[in-house]
Amino acid sequence: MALRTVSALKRRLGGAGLGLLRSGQISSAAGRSGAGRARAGRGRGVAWTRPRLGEEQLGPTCPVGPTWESVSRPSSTDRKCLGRAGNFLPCAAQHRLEKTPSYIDYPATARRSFSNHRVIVDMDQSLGVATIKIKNPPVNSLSLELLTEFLIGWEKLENDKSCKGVILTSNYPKIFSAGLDILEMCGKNAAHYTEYWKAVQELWLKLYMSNMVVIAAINGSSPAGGCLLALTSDYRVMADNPKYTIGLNETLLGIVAPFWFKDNLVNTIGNRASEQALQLGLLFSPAEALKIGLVDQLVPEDKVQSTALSVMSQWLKIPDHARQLTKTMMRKPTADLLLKQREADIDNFVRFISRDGIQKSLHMYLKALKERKE
Ligand SMILES: CC/C=C\CCC/C=C/C(=O)SCCNC(=O)CCNC(=O)[C@H](O)C(C)(C)COP(=O)(O)OP(=O)(O)OC[C@H]1O[C@@H](n2cnc3c(N)ncnc32)[C@H](O)[C@@H]1OP(=O)(O)O
Repeated sequence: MALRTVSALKRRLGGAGLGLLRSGQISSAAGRSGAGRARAGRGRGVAWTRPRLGEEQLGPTCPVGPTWESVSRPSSTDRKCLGRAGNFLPCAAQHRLEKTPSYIDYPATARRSFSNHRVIVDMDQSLGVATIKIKNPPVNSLSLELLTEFLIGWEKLENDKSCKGVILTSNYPKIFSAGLDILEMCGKNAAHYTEYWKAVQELWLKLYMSNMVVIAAINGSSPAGGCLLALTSDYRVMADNPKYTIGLNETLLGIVAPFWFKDNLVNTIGNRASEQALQLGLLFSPAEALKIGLVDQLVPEDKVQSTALSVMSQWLKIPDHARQLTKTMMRKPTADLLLKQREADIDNFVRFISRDGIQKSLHMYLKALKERKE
């Protein structure tokens, strides 16, 4: 089945995926504070996922603003919040960044989370920041199921105007992501490869061109597609553990990183370093990755998430519209190259991956991975 959009991806998940979205699988605390209200409030004109114009800066935790239940039209007090939010930060985040006076208490229920099988999303309403944790055991390979669930979660965040930034991380310290799932590219038919590649393209385009601030909290190894995932972000914080590696190592599998993987890498570390890294399939230690600019900061393992959060708060201080336009200016030419030849890129992938020689290489690589353990 050909997949064109995220809605098509959702349809692919059928009952399960849409059920997840409808019921949200909201944690009980979050349900109390967020989505539960949204559902209950819909009849009264209270929107959760798509606040109406003028309401979007008001979150349920705004210490001087209204709650979601009370908002139908902004009051004059509310308007003060809207006025202050000239930089498009959610009101509560704005207050916090302006050194909140100590007498203001934030409710403990300022978070809401949802999860499906392979992705956990934890949204801190007071900051306007979501954390996405990938949990696809054993190695967070980017299977079709994971990509589909990730895209659905991502779309939810994109539609939530209060979400200004996303931190990408792994639920399993030691492995950020093992990259594309080799089993999705082995022994399947052309229709499957087509479907898979569309999902990979879609994920890259969505993340690379997101208006939200995206920060990768790389808490483990990140080869190939895992590295690409990290490369879509605006800033990369990596755990300073010499056992971890990161890089586009496709040639080691006997395959070739597509041009848009290459472009994303070149935009990050430059042409010469990319040429070597891609041809040799280099996997860099954190220290090497920092040196060539593949990652932006190394921190001890237990500081990866908190550092990502503090970097996020710095990025969110920049007026959002200016930052977004700048990001688009920097990235659109690269994304457009894929958008212009999406179908050709799919055909190329399907033809390439279906070749006997390539299938053999992938099988041998998988076998070597297994034998390494024995
Ligand atoms: C024209 C364009 C054409 C093609 C473009 C395609 C672009 C491709 C991009 C990719 O991302 S390809 C994938 C590249 N990934 C890798 O090379 C990573 C391989 N994995 C590892 O190096 C390690 O597994 C690890 C991630 C460092 C983790 O090591 P650890 O020792 O913790 O785990 P172990 O190796 O024992 O693996 C456990 C289990 O998982 C299987 N596995 C690992 N990686 C993948 C994967 N990417 N896809 C599917 N399965 C994977 C591994 O075989 C083990 O399985 P087993 O338990 O059944 O033995």
